Amino acid sequence: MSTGAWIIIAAALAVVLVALVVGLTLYRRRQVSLTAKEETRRLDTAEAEDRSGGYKAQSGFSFSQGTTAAAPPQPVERPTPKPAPAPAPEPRTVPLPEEVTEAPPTPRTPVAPPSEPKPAEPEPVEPEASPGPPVAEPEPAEPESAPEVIAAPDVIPEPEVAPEPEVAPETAEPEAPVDAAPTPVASVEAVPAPAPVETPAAPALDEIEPTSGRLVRLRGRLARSQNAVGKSLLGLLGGGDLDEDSWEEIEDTLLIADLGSATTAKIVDRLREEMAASNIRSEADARAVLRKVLVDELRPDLDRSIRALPHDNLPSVLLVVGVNGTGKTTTTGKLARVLVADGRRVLLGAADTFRAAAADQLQTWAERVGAEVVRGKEAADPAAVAFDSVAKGIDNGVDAVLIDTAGRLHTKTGLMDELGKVKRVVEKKAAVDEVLLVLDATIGQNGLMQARVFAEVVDITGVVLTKLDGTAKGGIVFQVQHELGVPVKLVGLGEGADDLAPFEPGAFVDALLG
Ligand SMILES: Nc1nc2c(ncn2[C@@H]2O[C@H](COP(=O)(O)OP(=O)(O)OP(=O)(O)O)[C@@H](O)[C@H]2O)c(=O)[nH]1
Repeated sequence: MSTGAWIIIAAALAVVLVALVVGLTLYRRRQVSLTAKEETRRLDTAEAEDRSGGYKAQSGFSFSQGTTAAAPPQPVERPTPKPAPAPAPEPRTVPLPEEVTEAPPTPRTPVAPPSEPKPAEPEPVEPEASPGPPVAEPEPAEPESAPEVIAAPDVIPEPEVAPEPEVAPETAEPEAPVDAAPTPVASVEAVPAPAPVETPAAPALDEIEPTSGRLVRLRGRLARSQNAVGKSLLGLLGGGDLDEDSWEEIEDTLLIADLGSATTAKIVDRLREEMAASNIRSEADARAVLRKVLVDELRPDLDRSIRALPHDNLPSVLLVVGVNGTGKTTTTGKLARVLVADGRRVLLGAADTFRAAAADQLQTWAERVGAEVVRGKEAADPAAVAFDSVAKGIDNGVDAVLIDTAGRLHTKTGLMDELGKVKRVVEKKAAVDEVLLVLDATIGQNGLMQARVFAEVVDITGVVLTKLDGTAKGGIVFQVQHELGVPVKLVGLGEGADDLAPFEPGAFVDALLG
């Protein structure tokens, strides 16, 4: 063969070889890209579903998921989260009474953001026309295009016959507390269920201070206010031999600091034991013993995480309860800030319908923080607003619904009626994960009395002790925990938007001892 022929053959072989290499590379690339896509998709799904159980916020706030045991029977499908709320559409009245008795049987489909109000559209049902027993009536078909905003009527009649045993015995639960409550509560007959105002969050958001470092600053503030107690105790304990007078003085100091007689007696007993067993040579030794005893008494083992993470495809639901003026609304707003700062979507429910200003205050918080808000008309049924808040939270796919309740402590019966109903009605939609009792630290023993009443009415899962910056005492923490058996989870240390801190026994005792 000639040289030319060899060259042609070699060139042809080279072309075939190149084609093979290119083909193989392309094939591999296609394989790789397919795998990569699958992985990405898996990550996306995991992110969407998990929403981080056991997540610990960098701020020192620890959030967790509520238990699944109390999950509602018919969970509602979570639609894809929507961005910030759109302009308020005209609220449409939906026959909520039936919705309350039965959880919605069919998953809702996400609705396009309301663009235009529909003025002339015929409403499916007028709720005021059906105040009678809704029990046997099948749930009316939900409007084809369900509105994003469900109007909460002023009154939700309690179901007379319901599948849950706890609701069943209640026949015709009165809408108003039986006692003569100073503030009127709407009744089914009296109020023709006007629609509440549902207000979207304003676009201008408040700058949320980074949460890291907050504790240090707040700890300093707490330390300043608590110094007196610590100084006095350490002065006595570190002063050498302790006679009976000294022990009495220690007892008095603890009592004055609001620790209460039972806790004080327990602490003094333990201090006596520990001091006798230890070789105390200096004030530092005495401080170490005192610290240990006080921290132990605060039960550092208790779970202080806030159950504010979504679970079972539903938002977490937190009820904030307490007597008016203790700082419920402020605490709700502050907590929302922390959650939003940690990337959570939050909806605030203004179920304190007895003072328009309270709802205004909550709305302002929502606007500053970038949370959604649902509020009812003044004197609307708090349970209706609470229900509607959770319903909207589910529809909008938020992570947490925080409900600010009214806390008129006029009588225990009234309170029981109101809070019990709020909880029951909310649980038609989603389990209540956390009931936070807000107590004002400056009122000492009165706070404890309030705590007792609330604990009898509703299962408290955590305590928020506000205004610790305004007292030189703070010993109420010991009493409340001792009495209720539930942990203090948060403390309010000022009126500022970021003056909320997780409660830590060690840090608290350090602050107490100065
Ligand atoms: N110093 C101090 N003030 C606080 C703290 N928490 C709340 N406050 C103030 O206490 C006052 C009452 O707080 P609110 O949040 O309105 O109390 P509330 O329990 O919701 O009361 P109502 O709105 O009447 O239902 C407000 O002036 C708050 O700024 C705190 O930790 N420290």
